[in-house]
Amino acid sequence: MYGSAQTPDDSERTAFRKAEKKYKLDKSSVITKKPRKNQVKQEEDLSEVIDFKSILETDKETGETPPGISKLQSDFSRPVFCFEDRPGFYFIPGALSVEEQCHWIKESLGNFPQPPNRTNHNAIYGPLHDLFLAAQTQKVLIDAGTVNADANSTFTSNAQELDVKRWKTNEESVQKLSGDSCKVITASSLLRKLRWSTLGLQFDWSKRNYNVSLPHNKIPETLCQLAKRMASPAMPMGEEFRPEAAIVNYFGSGDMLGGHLDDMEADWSKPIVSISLGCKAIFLLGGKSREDLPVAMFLRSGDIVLMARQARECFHGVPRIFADTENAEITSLALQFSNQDDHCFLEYIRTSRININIRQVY
Ligand SMILES: O=C(O)CCC(=O)C(=O)O
Ligand SMILES: [Fe+2]
Repeated sequence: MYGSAQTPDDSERTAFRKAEKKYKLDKSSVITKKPRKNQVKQEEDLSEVIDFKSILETDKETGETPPGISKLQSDFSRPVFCFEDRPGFYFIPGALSVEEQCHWIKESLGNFPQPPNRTNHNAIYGPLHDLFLAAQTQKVLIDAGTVNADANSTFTSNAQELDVKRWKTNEESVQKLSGDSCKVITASSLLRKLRWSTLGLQFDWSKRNYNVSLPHNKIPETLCQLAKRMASPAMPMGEEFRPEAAIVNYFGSGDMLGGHLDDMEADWSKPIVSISLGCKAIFLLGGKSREDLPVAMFLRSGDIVLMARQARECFHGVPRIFADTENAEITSLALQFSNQDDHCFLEYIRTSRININIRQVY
């Protein structure tokens, strides 16, 4: 997604790549090396990152918005902000309550990666049931060679039954392994490496389109209702948003989503409804060309972004996740999970971000 392995010099970089480079995590600042003598740590400059949380607060107090940003005049239940020069892009800060955020985090970890929904692990291990539960109960997967699950293969119910039995306890794996040349993979490492799951019509990443022949469930009704409600500020008069597919992205510290377009849906007048959960991130919204200077903004847990019409043609990406305690801004989420005794979810989300983006495909 990030082009060639060679690092082009700055003159060859597009404006989008330069912005990605500016905001991506500087890994050297995370590894606690003893600073070299006279080494001055470069202060990170986030002064140009638009902060809709503070824009919302100022709007509440004074009714004013910064130049170039306006509040949508609508009867929507919450304030919706737009960029005057980027039609079709909408930002709804704090659209979800903390209870709703917890609910969707649990769904994203416990239910959304369940077959027939596919995840990035399908291509290597085939469908995996109960990954989150297996990680909590310290299960392992014994990989006797690769399952050789081609990205498009459909698994028979028999194969799926076998798959349910694939999680083993550590002791079982020791017995099984003696004399065998198998590999043991912990469920918790697979959970950490979970990058995406797809709901509803399944998106085929290898072909970059929807493969309607793959088995799938409908988008869960409650997610469907939420997406319809949230899409309304971006919807053409009198039309209805039909959620048919969703991609759930899972980010850990240092992960990023490179600049891209989502152009495999038929009707670009319809929005993509994009929900942020967990650690704070930086979102880049560029123009129709990678050469256009992108605008950077913070995305926090509970924020919702809509991209419709012209905004569907704009490059966008997520160069940065703030997974450190100081900057993640998940205090209320952490409190809510602690009160609910949901420490396993808290443990995950403390250093992770989840994005659910919901689409009408046809
Ligand atoms: O993570 C985000 O906020 C954006 C996700 C996105 O652009 C996508 O999945 O196409
Ligand atoms: Fe996208």
